[in-house]
Amino acid sequence: MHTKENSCCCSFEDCKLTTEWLLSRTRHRPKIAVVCGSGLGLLADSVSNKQIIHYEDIPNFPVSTVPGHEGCLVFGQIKGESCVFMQGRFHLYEGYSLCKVTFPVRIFKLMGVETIIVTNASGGLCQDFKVGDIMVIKDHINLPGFAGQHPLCGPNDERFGIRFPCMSDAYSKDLRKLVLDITAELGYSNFVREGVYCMVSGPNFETIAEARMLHILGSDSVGMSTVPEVTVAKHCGLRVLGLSLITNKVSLDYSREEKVNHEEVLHISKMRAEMLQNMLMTFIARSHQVETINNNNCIFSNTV
Ligand SMILES: O=P(O)(O)O[C@@H]1C[C@H](O)[C@@H](CO)O1
Ligand SMILES: Nc1nc2[nH]cnc2c(=O)[nH]1
Repeated sequence: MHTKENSCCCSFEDCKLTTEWLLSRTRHRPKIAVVCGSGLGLLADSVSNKQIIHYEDIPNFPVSTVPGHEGCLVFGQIKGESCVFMQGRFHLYEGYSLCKVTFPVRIFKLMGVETIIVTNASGGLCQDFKVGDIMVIKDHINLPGFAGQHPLCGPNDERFGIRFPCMSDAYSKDLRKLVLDITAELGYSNFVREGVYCMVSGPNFETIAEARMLHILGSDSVGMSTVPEVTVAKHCGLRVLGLSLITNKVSLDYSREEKVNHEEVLHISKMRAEMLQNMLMTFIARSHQVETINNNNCIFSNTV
């Protein structure tokens, strides 16, 4: 039954208001959005004609509460392509509803964005992965979703997308191929992998028993974000590329003494940000090579 408790806290009208506000504040009309993961805000450094808008100034926008997430939108261009970077994302463990966590994705869609690149820091479960590897996400496991923590729960507004979206192709095959071609050209193939990302709610890192379970389930890496954003992006017909930086190896073994912490995650992210940035810049410059497939269920894109 539709009650106030389970209804979405970000209505189409809220999204429209925020979109109109942003469109009136910036001349940029981005086609590509990049969500920067923990410690990866540096990815926005190469943007030219930069315009920064702080989350706290944007109507209806949540604010960042996690170290390594700056809390602003950076509009500008990369190699002539109009982009917007989210320097700082929102997480379920911060206390935000998944509706709020994914609110920016719908704003990007309504602003005219066609492709979203979602980045994150994650722990490596696949035993072949090394710290500093970059995993191109080919699929995900929505663990909170299994327990009803899902951004599309509640009444469906058809103006965003259909009630029962398909998720078997959430991460565009063509975009994955393009980014893998680019990494080969850049000579990065020895630390770029493909794999399955699993989202847990956090904020604690995994117990060894949990890590073993996630590994058996087929997860190559584990983190606390991305899946809600990708789910909402796919729902409204955005093309998705997901990149996960392996900042630590998740222990599957009781004899291992290493202990993961957020500072280490931020340190590794900053160390690898430059290479991720090179990949992204080339990818953005060439993303138009991949045809825009309008698998778009959202009937109100570009109309705000
Ligand atoms: O925003 P992401 O998913 O990159 O952040 C990861 C998961 C936690 O928020 C944090 C743990 O260190 O990094
Ligand atoms: N859940 C989880 N999130 C992470 N983010 C970065 N590393 C990790 C990890 O090991 N586990």
